Amino acid sequence: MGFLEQFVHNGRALLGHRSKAILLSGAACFGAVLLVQRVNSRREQKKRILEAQRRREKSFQVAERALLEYKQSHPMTNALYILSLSLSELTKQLQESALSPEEVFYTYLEKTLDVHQKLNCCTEIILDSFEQLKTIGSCKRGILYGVPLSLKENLLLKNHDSSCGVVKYLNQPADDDCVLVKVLKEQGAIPFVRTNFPQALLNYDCSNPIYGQTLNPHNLQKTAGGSSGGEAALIGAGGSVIGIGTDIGGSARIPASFCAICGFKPTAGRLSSKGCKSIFRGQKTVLSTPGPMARDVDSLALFMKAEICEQMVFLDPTTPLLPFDEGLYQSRNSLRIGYFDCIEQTPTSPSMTRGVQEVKALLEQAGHTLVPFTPVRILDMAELMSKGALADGGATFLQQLEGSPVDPVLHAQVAMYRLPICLRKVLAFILKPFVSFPSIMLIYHSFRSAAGVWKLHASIEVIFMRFSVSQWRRLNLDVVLCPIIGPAFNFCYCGKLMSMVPHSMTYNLLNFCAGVVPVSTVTEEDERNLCHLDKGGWFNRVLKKAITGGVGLPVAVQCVALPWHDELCLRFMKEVEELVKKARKDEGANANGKVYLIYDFH
Ligand SMILES: CCCCCC/C=C\CCCCCCCC(=O)NCCO
Repeated sequence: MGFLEQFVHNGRALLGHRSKAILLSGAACFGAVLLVQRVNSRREQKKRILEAQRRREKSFQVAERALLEYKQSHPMTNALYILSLSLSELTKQLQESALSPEEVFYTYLEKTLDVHQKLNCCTEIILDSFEQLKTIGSCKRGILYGVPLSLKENLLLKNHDSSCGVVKYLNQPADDDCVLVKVLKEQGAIPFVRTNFPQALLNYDCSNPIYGQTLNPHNLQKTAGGSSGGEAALIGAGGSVIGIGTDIGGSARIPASFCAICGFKPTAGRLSSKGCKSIFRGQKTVLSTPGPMARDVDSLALFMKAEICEQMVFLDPTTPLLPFDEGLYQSRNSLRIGYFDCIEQTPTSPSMTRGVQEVKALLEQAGHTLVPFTPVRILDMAELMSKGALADGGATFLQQLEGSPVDPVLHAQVAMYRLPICLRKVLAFILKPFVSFPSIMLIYHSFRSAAGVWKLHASIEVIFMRFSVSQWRRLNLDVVLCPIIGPAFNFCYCGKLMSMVPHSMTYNLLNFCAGVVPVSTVTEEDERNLCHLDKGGWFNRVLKKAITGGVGLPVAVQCVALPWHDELCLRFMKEVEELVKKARKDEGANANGKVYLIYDFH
């Protein structure tokens, strides 16, 4: 090798070693930077979570002090009486000055503090409510004058965060109240507490990394349900007389069923959704709506009446000028009622079926006509729900969770959305002939063209016509009676049983109105009948595990009416509530296996 060649060779070798060394040290630096960043971001997450938890604790401490002060000069001898009043009775007493807003407020505050200790259902006491209480005066303005009210945390409240359990949304206080809250304040209500939910709201359990798990008031080993689970637990345990949840797949109805209260999903659009935070913006295929939750149906109706007013239409011109039809709500003519007690291929517990059958019998005895109704082919429906609510295959959901620890209730869902798209496609293709539901949920739905979205909406129109016209109109039905998910699950099972969501989400997809009424409790026989779930596939076995040990838990039914027939739906719910109450009186509170209302607050 000549001198020149030798020189070039040595130079290359040297450069090679050098660049390797540079590359290696570069990679090490990059790795270290990433690690430091990760550690810092974890630290930052923890810090923000701790701050939020401290803010919550502080709001409780301030409230406790205010309560103590109040009690020193006011003996609160009316507490039990106040807590036993329904919303209509309470508003009447406040209007007639038989009760003062202060004694009602502090009575509910005391009960809420106590309930929260046991169930972990609240995210903060709204300290501004003390100011509102001072200024409410005696002008007795509004349908809900002096009524304390609870709100799910995702309803925007001026100067307060709506985190939805996602760390990056902490420390982002809202500029203004949501429309519903503005209207309620005008109607004299005093929002005093905010309630818990599952992280990112797309689940029907009730836990998040900031505020933890909410427990069921009827069994502390079970979830309160979700996503409006904090509301359901608080109301079910008597800490609030009326509250607002939101519902895109059953979130006001499922926790109502788990906690033995009434929950109503109005036709989307009837109440303003302006300022109700959701994790996806712009998803308009499966519609979310706020809805009231309370211990009885009259309270839900009164809430609707208070909200549906000129001011709501003024603040949110997308809502219709359609005043609440009190006459229709109060009417008592006999109804033609379609009914079904299960949906093919969708897990259904024995108590869900029994609840429907027993209410059907009561309705028949009361002179109504009951007609069997066959729900639309569920797999078509489930596919549309999944394509609509998760049109991006869960990508936005995962994006929103970035920078937050993921709550265990979401693990099953997140694992699915994290699977690489090609793997999901292959799995969906292989599984489809054998297990329909998992394959539906695996399908990657990202639309690459407007035509994809149009096709989906066209399919929903077809299903809507099949459901509402081909059957409902042909059978000349007024309303439909059907099951709602229940009884309350063990923790962390809701995310594994998305296959049950069609029981509630069908009415979001088709935008019918639907509400839930508690009618019974789980019996020993229901528990024995769980053995039937051993047959019928994997999801049935998971359901069995989720609900085993549920004797005594609430059982509810679902009442459905066509879009914009909210008053008719509520009137049907009221009828069910009254018949069940009467049956309970007639048969005695311990009529094992028979329909009876267990949690009678009056
Ligand atoms: C195989 C069945 C497919 C179902 C489609 C699943 C799609 C998304 C999951 C939805 C889970 C809904 C639970 C209730 C959530 C809710 O209503 N949240 C309220 C938000 O305001």
